[in-house]
Amino acid sequence: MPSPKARSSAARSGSAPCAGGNGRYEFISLNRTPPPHLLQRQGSDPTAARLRASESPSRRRGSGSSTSSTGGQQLPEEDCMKLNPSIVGIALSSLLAIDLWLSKRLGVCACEDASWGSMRPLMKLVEISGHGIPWLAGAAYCLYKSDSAAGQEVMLNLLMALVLDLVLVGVMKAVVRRRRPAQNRMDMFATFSVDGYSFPSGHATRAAMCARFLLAHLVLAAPLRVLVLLWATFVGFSRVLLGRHHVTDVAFGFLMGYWQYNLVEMLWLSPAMLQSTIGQLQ
Ligand SMILES: CC(C)=CCC/C(C)=C/CC/C(C)=C/COP(=O)(O)O
Repeated sequence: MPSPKARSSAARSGSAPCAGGNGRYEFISLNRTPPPHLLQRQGSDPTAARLRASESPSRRRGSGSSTSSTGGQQLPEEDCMKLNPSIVGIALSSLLAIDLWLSKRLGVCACEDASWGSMRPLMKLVEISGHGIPWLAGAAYCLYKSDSAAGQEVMLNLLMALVLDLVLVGVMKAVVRRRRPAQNRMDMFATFSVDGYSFPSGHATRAAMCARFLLAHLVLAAPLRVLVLLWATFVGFSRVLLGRHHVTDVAFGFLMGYWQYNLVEMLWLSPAMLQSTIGQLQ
């Protein structure tokens, strides 16, 4: 690290520090073209490459060469871009920083020694209530036990919805590959390999989708409807309190689950459709 003295003299002389060979910092002038070995390194630097890619096409077209002129002075193109990070980039980094900070603060049941550690067993019960296995087993059992065509149709579609949710969340987790919070203890019951990843929360998608499904297809008294909504909300919150997820994983999970229910309605399997499909297969 440059000493404060070195940093202030660099600021006075208009030079900027950058990591040189052997882990030492070298100083390059912002007003002059840097030596060729530094230009070469910037070209292969992934951060500089990302900044280059995020620059607007019109600016890229306009620059034309590796240097741009400001008031007659030649500025290295890479330095110009480092001074102009995109607003979207800053907004996203700020959101992620707030998300990490808030998720860490809210993970109060992440282990027994945490501030609300005594609530962890209760949170784990809430976790099981939103797990895929009890929901799949419950829907399959109700389908088997149901003696009305309407009941069978609803349960069959609930099963289809649960499988669809597992697939969509699995694909999303495998694509995004966000790590779970550092405080998470991977002691969850029955997981797939993609459940090592954090985004989005599978419990939140399932809770939102199943809550919409139950409210739309079961005739429930008002207090029970409220209970369903409270359960779904609590399942989502418990993911952050247990330290399993970031706040944005759960927020996105709720949105995704809400949207998944629309998909289930679009793909709804009716007895007539099933009979014609079976008829075509025979
Ligand atoms: C019948 C069968 C193969 C069921 C698999 C059900 C299963 C293992 C679901 C995974 C549920 C789970 C642990 C999701 C992770 O939830 P997050 O909220 O931590 O993303």
